[in-house]
Amino acid sequence: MKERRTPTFSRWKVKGSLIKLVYFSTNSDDSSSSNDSLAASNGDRGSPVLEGKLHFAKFETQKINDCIDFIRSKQLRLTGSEQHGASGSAKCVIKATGGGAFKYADLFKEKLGISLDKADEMDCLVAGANFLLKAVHPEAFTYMGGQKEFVKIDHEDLYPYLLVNIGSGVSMIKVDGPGKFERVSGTNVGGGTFWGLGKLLTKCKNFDELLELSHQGNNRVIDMLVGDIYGGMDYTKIGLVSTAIACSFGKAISDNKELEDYKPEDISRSLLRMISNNIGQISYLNALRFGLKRIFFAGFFIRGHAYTMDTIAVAVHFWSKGEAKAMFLKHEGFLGALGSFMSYEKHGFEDLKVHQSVQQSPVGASLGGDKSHDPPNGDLNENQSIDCSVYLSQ
Ligand SMILES: Nc1ncnc2c1ncn2[C@@H]1O[C@H](COP(=O)(O)OP(=O)(O)OP(=O)(O)O)[C@@H](O)[C@H]1O
Ligand SMILES: CC(C)(CO)[C@@H](O)C(=O)NCCC(=O)O
Repeated sequence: MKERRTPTFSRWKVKGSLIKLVYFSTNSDDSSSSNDSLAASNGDRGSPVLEGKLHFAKFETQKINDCIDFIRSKQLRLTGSEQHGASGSAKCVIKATGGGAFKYADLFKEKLGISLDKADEMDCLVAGANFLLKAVHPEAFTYMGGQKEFVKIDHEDLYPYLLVNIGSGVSMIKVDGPGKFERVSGTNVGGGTFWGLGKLLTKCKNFDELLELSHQGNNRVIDMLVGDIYGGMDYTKIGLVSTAIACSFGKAISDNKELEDYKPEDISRSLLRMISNNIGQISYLNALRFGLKRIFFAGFFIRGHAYTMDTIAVAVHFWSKGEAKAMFLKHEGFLGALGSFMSYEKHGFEDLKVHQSVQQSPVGASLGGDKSHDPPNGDLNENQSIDCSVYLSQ
């Protein structure tokens, strides 16, 4: 089966982080066809429509050459809309957002002859989240006590919500409608902090190793618990059980140990707990500030990792006394890239309609998607494709 590709885009990030790529391919098995427009038929609205799949891939930014090879091998570029004459100037363009869209513009031009057309990062995050929440099911889920429960989103009752994107840093965005949002807060203690501090403290060479370590660790070895302070007792009057963390990394003060005396897995677990808990708490406070009941957490820090999601969900539940709900997204790390894709409208892309089944792509479809390192509980979402139709402007 030959895949032919039409509007594609990507999102580039700074060194040490990730490049996310979302692209559309038509899946006609008529291998004699060499023209994308052959895959187009007329939809209900009279617009030309391309049937195909959205694909997701990610690459570590330091392996940017793998990404370039991938784009070259798949011949990804803006094509379908050119066929429809919507934008004569859009010859070799990829939509891009985030810092990398600025940083790597010259490299893409030089290596691939492709221009990066920049889209605003916050616009893209919100457009991506709205798209996923409205069009893809199952997408959003709650995570409590090791149980993942998918949530059916009522389109009429989606807004307002708080979107918390946990990338290197964290952005908190109050979303009131399509294109209607405000970035109400953020924190510089985010996924990059976990990875950066973790790298220094454990000597881990890659993020997945650090995440994997946290599975086996015990945070109580380093964290000071309420019970450590109160002789094994709960502090009931202020609602703190003895096992609650009173002070992350607090035991290191009096343990009389060197860094080498702690197990890397315990350090990783304490660090993950500290950062996830902090993000959960700040998110809740912002939800409270604006009376928002739903908080959607996204970004590649999460990586579908059970312990991360559990910590965030418990923090939100604890601080809101069960009033607010933490929800997670299957395509957590691709919001910006998806939003970037939505911004193709200027190039003749009118709408994207998702068919309700989410399929597993053949292995190898996401070359460079570092599948082998995915944590045991993580969603391998870069290997999933979404069946959809792209409507093109007439
Ligand atoms: N394979 C990986 N390599 C590096 N970081 C990873 C990896 N997988 C997950 N992460 C985590 O994801 C974070 C980056 O997340 P994401 O790609 O969503 O952010 P971003 O949008 O690029 O962030 P920002 O815009 O703040 O730079 C890293 O800081 C790290 O915590
Ligand atoms: C700077 C961005 C938006 C880049 O993605 C992100 O890393 C972030 O939201 N950082 C947190 C910055 C702050 O609000 O303190």
